[in-house]
Amino acid sequence: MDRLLSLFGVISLFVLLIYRWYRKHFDFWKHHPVVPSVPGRIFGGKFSNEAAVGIYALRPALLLRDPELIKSILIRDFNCFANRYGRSDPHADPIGDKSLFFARYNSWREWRLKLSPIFTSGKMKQMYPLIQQVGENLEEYLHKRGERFVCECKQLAILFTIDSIATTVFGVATNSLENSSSQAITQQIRQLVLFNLRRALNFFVVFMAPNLNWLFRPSIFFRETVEFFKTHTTQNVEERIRNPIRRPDMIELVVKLRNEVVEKGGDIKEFMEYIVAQTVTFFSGGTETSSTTIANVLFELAKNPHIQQRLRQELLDAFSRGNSSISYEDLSELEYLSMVVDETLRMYPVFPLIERQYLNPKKEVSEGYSLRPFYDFEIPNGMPVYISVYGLHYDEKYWTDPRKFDPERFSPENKANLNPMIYLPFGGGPRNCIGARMGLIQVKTCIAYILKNHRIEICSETNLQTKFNPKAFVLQVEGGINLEIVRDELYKRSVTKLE
Ligand code: HEM
Repeated sequence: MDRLLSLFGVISLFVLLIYRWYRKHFDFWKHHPVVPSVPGRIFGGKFSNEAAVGIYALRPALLLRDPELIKSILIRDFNCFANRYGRSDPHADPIGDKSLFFARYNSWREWRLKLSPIFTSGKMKQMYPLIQQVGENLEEYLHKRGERFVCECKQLAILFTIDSIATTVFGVATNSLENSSSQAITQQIRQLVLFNLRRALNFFVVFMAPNLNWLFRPSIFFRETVEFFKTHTTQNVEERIRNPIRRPDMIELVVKLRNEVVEKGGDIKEFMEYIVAQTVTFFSGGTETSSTTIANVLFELAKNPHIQQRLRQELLDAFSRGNSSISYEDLSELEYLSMVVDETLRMYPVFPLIERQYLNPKKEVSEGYSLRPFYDFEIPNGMPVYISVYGLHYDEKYWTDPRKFDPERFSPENKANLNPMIYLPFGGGPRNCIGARMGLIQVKTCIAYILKNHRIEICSETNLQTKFNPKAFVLQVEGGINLEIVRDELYKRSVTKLE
C-alpha cells in the first residue's frame, strides 16, 4: 500500500511539474498582452500591420515582421543577436558544433574572419575558371544525352554543384556528371542531405529544443560521412604540402592557416577538426542550396518561354563575345540573368525561416532587449526570434501580385529602390550566408551552360502544382522538377551562320 501511495505521489508531482512548465511557457504571451500573439493567423489578416508577433516554438518566441525591427536585430544590434538559437551538442557532435553555421559567437567570429578570404570577389574571380570547367563538362554531358530527354532537374543540378564545390573547396576535380554512381564523394554528399526518422529527430532537437541536446545527443552529420571528410581533407592538405602547386581553392588557404598554427605552436589536431567541420558545412550548404535554386530557375523558365527566350538571347551574346565561354566580368554583369535568379530566390527562398537568439552581451546582466518604439516590451534573455523570409517575399505590402514570376521586380531601377530587409534569400547582417557570391556564380554558370545549346520545356511528367516537400532540408518542390531538355544548338547554329 505504502509503495502504491509513493508511486501515486511521484506521478502526481511529475504531472504537476509538467503542468507548471506548460503554463509558464504557454501562457507567456497572455501575460504580455502588449505584443500581439497567436493563436491566430500569422501571415496577413489580423497581424499584417504588426511589427512582431508572439508565438510558441516549444517555448515562447517572437516572429519579426517589420523591416526596421528586422534591421535592428540582424545588423544594428548584432552584438545582442550574434548566435543562432539552434545549436549542436559539443560532446555528441563536435564537428556540427564547430561548423560555422552553428558555432557560438567567439569561435564563429574567429573562423568567419579566417574563412572570409575564400569568398571575396577577387578570390571568386580566380576560382571562376574551375567552376567554368564544370560548366563545360555539363555542356558535354548534355550533348551526349541526345536530342531531347526528360530529367529531374535537381538531380542534374546537384551533380554540377558537387563538382563545383569539390573543385573549389576540396581541391579535387571530380566529374560526377560522367561517373555519378562510382564517385565516393557523390555518395557522401547524398548522405549529407539524406532524410530519415533519426535525422528528422536530430534536426528537430538541434533547431527547436537545443536545451535537450544533453538528453538526445543529436548529431547533424552521419559519423561515416564525417570520417570520410576527415580522411580525405587531411589527405588533400598533406598532398598540397608535399606538392605545393598553385590552385585557387580552399586547400590553398588551409595550408597557409595551418603553417601559421605550426609557427605559433598551436594545436594542429584541433585546427584540422575545425577545417573538417567547415568542409562538411560548405559541401552540405553549398550543394543543396545552389542545386535547388538551379532547378527552380529551370522550372520557371520552362513555364515562361518568353522569359527563357530573352535570357537565352542575352547568354548567346555573351558566349559569342567570349568565343564560346563567358568571362567572370561578363557573367557578373549579365543583367537579365541576375534578374531571373533574384526573382527565383524571391519565390523559392531555400531557407524560408532564419533565426537568432537574444543574449545580453554583458553576461552578468540579464536585462531584456527593448522593443520600443514598437511595443513596450523587453525580449527576455535567451528568447529565440524568427524571421519568415518566405512571408516577407510573398507579402502583398511589398510585392504586387507576389505569386507571379516577374524578373522585372529586380531590374536595376527597381532593385535600387528595394528595401534590403524585405528580400533575404541569403539572410542578413554579419551572420548572413558566407557563400552567397559563390552560390550565385554556381547557379549562373550552370544555367548559362545548360541554355547555351538547349531549351527547357514542360512535358507530361512535369507537375505544375507547386507543393513544397515537408521532408526536405531546404524549401524544395515536392516530387521533383521533371522537365524536357531539348538540344536546339542555339549557340552552335549562330557560330555556323557567322562563318
Ligand atoms: C543559392 C545558394 C545559397 C543560398 C540561397 C544560401 C542561403 C543561406 C542562408 C539563408 C543562410 C542563413 C543566413 C542567416 O542566418 O542570416 C546561409 C548561411 C550559410 N551559408 Fe549559404 N546559401 C547558398 C550557398 C552557399 C554556399 C555556396 C556556401 C559555401 C560554399 C554556403 C555556406 C553557408 C554557411 C557556412 C552559412 C553559415 C554562415 C554563418 O553562420 O556565418 N552557402 N546560407
